[in-house]
Amino acid sequence: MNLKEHIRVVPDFPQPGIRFKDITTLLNNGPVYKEVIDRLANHYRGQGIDLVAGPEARGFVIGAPLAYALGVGFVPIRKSGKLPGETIEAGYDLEYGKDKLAMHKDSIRPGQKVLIADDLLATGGTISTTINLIRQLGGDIVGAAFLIELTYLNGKDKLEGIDVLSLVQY
Ligand SMILES: O=P(O)(O)OC[C@H]1O[C@H](OP(=O)(O)OP(=O)(O)O)[C@H](O)[C@@H]1O
Ligand SMILES: Nc1ncnc2[nH]cnc12
Repeated sequence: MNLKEHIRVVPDFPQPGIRFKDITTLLNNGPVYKEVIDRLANHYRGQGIDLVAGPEARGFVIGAPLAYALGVGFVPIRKSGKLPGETIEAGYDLEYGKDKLAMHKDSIRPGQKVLIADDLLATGGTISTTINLIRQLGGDIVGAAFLIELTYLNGKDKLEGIDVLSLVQY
């Protein structure tokens, strides 16, 4: 199955010069969405993963079904101001803007093996912030899994020492 055929590329969104990789067209197709989650789950099954963590919002769309497929818990990493409990927070830059992410302090226990999941790796800002937060809580990061990697933005360089898997590259 060629996953790229199911991803819509939208020029100049959300700002001029950005070629936006729209995964809603892929999510709309049940067998293709299932194939994405199955491929990721097959890669990580048997690695002793305790939790999958994914950043809001598109990280939930990949991370939560992946956690379900692996039979482990899911940790939502949310944009600042959304979580009701005690949080740790960190700011970061994106391909098109700035944001701040937060996690509940009690969402990961020290030593737990955590897999990070998101739809797309671009500059790596979101995931390096996610790594930073998980490490502050003592989580042991097993790897980072993406549907898409924009290799021309060299996000992997920011994720030194982390095992990165992506199913589709641009
Ligand atoms: O590697 P980076 O340069 O950090 O970019 C990748 C991130 O950008 C997008 O999320 P966005 O912040 O647009 O939020 P959304 O998931 O709520 O659409 C995407 O889902 C990744 O999380
Ligand atoms: N080009 C892009 N397409 C979709 N999501 C993104 N997040 C950061 N850059 C992106």
